Amino acid sequence: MHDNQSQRLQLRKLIRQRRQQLSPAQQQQAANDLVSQALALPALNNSQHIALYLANDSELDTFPLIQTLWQQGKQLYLPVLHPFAAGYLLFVRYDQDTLLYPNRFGIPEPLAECHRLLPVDQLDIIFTPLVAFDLKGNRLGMGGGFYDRTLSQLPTKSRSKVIGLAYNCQQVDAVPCEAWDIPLNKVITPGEYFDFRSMITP
Ligand SMILES: Nc1nc2c(c(=O)[nH]1)N(C=O)[C@@H](CNc1ccc(C(=O)N[C@@H](CCC(=O)O)C(=O)O)cc1)CN2
Ligand SMILES: Nc1ncnc2c1ncn2[C@@H]1O[C@H](COP(=O)(O)OP(=O)(O)OP(=O)(O)O)[C@@H](O)[C@H]1O
Repeated sequence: MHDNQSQRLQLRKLIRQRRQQLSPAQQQQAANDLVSQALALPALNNSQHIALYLANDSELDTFPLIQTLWQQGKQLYLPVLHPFAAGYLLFVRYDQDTLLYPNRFGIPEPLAECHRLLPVDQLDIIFTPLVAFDLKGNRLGMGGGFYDRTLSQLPTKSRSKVIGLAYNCQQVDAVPCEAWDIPLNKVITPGEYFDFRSMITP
């Protein structure tokens, strides 16, 4: 296998294990701390349509954040595996009473009903899951390329609305990146806010 690919596989395995070792108490604390970090985001006030995800595979739990944003009257959206365009995601409205069905990875998702879809360019913030990130904003995901493909449809100037969510232990020195990777401008962790554009030194 190509060297970069095997490095990505190894890193994915390592960081997923690292995440799985967090205790239930640590996970809960992190999920609550994430709410304060997200509420401090300058962009949040002016954002009405926000995409999130439901945690899977020991990802940082977004549910406390989801509940807080619902209380604030925000309209939330979840990723749904595209029924026709393989490898792409659709973003579907998620309300408190929306019924969810497990997709082929076992992740609960709403039905992809046309009137509940919002095109990616109309979302104000897209919070993405990730496995590992580095300080250049490189992102390693679960390996399906779903977010990379879907976000490649966004014009570069809209990339700043994409924000990765992760535990601090998911930060690595360097993600071995590929040509198709869409770098993140921002990542929030339970304790930190990273804006990679402002961290680039000339
Ligand atoms: N919470 C969450 N939702 C998400 C994503 C995600 O990373 N996290 N995705 C981000 O793209 C999409 C789903 N992508 C996924 C890709 C691989 C696996 C996964 O568990 N792979 C298994 C192999 C399973 C199989 O092939 O049947 C594995 O790696 O062990 C899960 C989700 C859409 N929804
Ligand atoms: N924009 C794209 N167009 C076509 N193929 C793509 C694109 N982005 C990624 N892919 C393909 O998807 C596969 C998985 O990509 P990658 O390993 O980067 O996924 P990932 O970032 O870990 O996963 P995800 O984005 O779903 O969280 C690769 O084989 C790659 O060729």
